[in-house]
Order: sequence, then C-alpha cells, then structure tokens
Amino acid sequence: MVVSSAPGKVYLFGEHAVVYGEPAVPCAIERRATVEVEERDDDALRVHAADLTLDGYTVEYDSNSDAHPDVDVAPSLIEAGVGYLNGAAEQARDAADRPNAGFEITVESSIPLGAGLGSSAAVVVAGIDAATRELGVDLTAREVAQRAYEVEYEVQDGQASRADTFCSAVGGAVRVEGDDCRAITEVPNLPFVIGYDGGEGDTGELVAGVRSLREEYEFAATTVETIGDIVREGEQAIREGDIEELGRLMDFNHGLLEALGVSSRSLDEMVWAARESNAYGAKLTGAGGGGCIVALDDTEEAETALKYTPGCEQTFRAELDTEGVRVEEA
Ligand SMILES: Nc1ncnc2c1ncn2[C@@H]1O[C@H](COP(=O)(O)OP(=O)(O)OP(=O)(O)O)[C@@H](O)[C@H]1O
Ligand SMILES: C[C@@](O)(CCO)CC(=O)[O-]
Ligand SMILES: [Mg+2]
Repeated sequence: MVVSSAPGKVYLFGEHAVVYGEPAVPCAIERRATVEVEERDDDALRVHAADLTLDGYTVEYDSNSDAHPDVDVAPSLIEAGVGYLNGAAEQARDAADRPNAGFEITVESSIPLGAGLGSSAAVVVAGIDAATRELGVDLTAREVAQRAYEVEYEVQDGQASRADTFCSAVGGAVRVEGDDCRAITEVPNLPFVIGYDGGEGDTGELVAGVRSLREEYEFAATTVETIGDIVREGEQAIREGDIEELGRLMDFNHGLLEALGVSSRSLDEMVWAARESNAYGAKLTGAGGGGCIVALDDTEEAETALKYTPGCEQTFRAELDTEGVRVEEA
C-alpha cells in the first residue's frame, strides 16, 4: 500500500489564458489531496471517495460491477466523476507496463471540489504517484506532472494547460507557458486569503465557453492576450517583491476574467468585499463560475469582511506550499 499527497493551488495570474499559450503563475497552497492505493489481486478498480458526491450520494465505484449499490444515479455520471482516478490508474498501468493491474483507491482531500483550488490536479497527481509506486515504479515529480497533464487534457475534452498539474507536482510558485514549465525561485511573502462561496464550476464547460467567445470575437481574443500582458508585468512585480503592484494586477486580471464570462455574482461580491477592506487586490481563481476568490491581505480585514459577505460560505488563509507531490506512507 502506498499513500501520496499533492497540493491544491491558487492562480496569482493567468488562468484560462494559459490554455491558449499565454503564461500563468499558479501557486501551490497548503491544502492537499491524499490518495491511498493498494494493488488488488484482480484487474478491477475500486474507488472510495467520500468527498465526491453526486446528488448527495457518496461515490463508491467498482469497475467490475454493473450495479452501483451505494449510488442511485446514472453510471455514466459516476464514471465522469471518477474520470481522474480512472486516468491515474491507466497511467500507472502504462508506466509499469502492467495493463491488467487492479487497484483499491481511497481519496481524502482538504481541497474543495470544483472550486478553483485545483482539486482535480491534486487528486490525479497524488493518484499517479501512489499507483506507480505501488507497482514498483518511481517517477520524478516532472514525470508525474506530464502524465497528470495527459489525464486532465483527456477529462477536460482536449482543453487543458499544464499549469495546475505541474504546480501540484512540483509545489511552490511556478510559471507555465505552453510546454515550458518552471519553478519561480524568488517569491515574496504572499499573504493569500481565500473566500469560498460553497459552489462549483465545471472546468471543462467554462474553458469551452471562453474558447467559443475567443473564436467569435476578435476583442475576446485580445482580452486573452491582455491577460498574458498582465502576467508578464506581474512577473516583474514578483521579482521586485512589489505586493501593491501584484494586487493592482490581480484586480485587472479579475476584470478581464469577468469580461470573458467566467465570474459570478458571488465571486464578484467576494472580490469587492476583499477590495473594500483594503486588500492589495482580489480575483477569482481557477476556472471560475463559482467557488473561490483569492485576495492578498496581510491584515485580518479581508477575512473579516469576507465572513460578513452574503454568498461567502467560508474564508481562510492559505500558505504557499513549497512542497509538491510526496509520499506519506509506503
Ligand atoms: N476528493 C476528491 N475525490 C475524488 N475526486 C475528486 C476529489 N476532488 C476532486 N476530484 C475530481 O475533480 C473534479 C473537479 O475538478 P475541476 O477541474 O472541475 O475543479 P477543480 O480542479 O477543483 O478547480 P479548478 O480546475 O478550477 O482549479 C471532481 O468532479 C472529481 O472528479
Ligand atoms: C481554467 C484553467 O486555466 C485553470 C483551471 O484551474 C484550465 C487549465 O489551465 O487547464
Ligand atoms: Mg481542475
């Protein structure tokens, strides 16, 4: 049995635009998905994922049985829900050249699902790491990132960047532009505050929405390129440790994401609550549609303001996690 964990992330800048080759800067945070994998003596895949609920049912998935006794929803929905773990299992079989390996997989996570904190990347990164090790193969973090990207790409219908999976695999703040993925070594202290509306957005659908806007309107394509300009400017601010400038650029980035149709009323309300409490800046993080915003604030004020914001269900601080995927138990 092997247990691995991998962190979630927030985007300082650049989500969505990164899918079209612009740079982005995601930062790993100290909230992890932990995946336990044990090889079975048959070729089945059984998934226990207490956090993954469909219409209120906790998912217990068994690839060998047609009936899903614990769940009263369509099997196709369940299979979509466990797509990341199926993909992780496939990658491990491929890496170990064991096409018929079966797994018992248990997921525990402190990253809310579908909320922009990269739960999918963390689950798939930790899942690939644990499953390959269980089969006796040790991959480097970069190799895990590559395989995790292939899974995200497939589950998101061929529309995914390397940003979430690379960040989760290597940890810290990273810069991703197309296939070029690197760690950012000099990072100022980033006082992240998260606001979470309790909702979620479907990453695949939101990405598809931006894609069609971009194809329809020249100015939407320009908006995506402008997000890239913000990221390049932001990198300069990171090098200079200029938190005020980082905040201003986050505000600008949020405005453009809003224009691309991926914000929501509650995300905007949380962004405004953080801004009005004198945070340096605030923006949605991840795919959007619902879920989380990230603000930069080194006082208690943004957290307090978010606590009293209708639509904000939870608020917490997030520390940069310099560690990526790691083995917890082997
Ligand atoms: N704890 C978990 N157990 C099992 N599956 C999970 C878990 N957390 C996430 N997942 C998988 O990831 C999916 C959510 O991924 P999605 O990309 O939509 O959101 P996200 O990664 O949280 O946010 P974003 O991509 O915007 O950062 C879930 O539907 C599920 O398939
Ligand atoms: C919206 C997006 O840019 C980030 C989701 O966390 C999608 C991706 O990069 O694959
Ligand atoms: Mg995701």
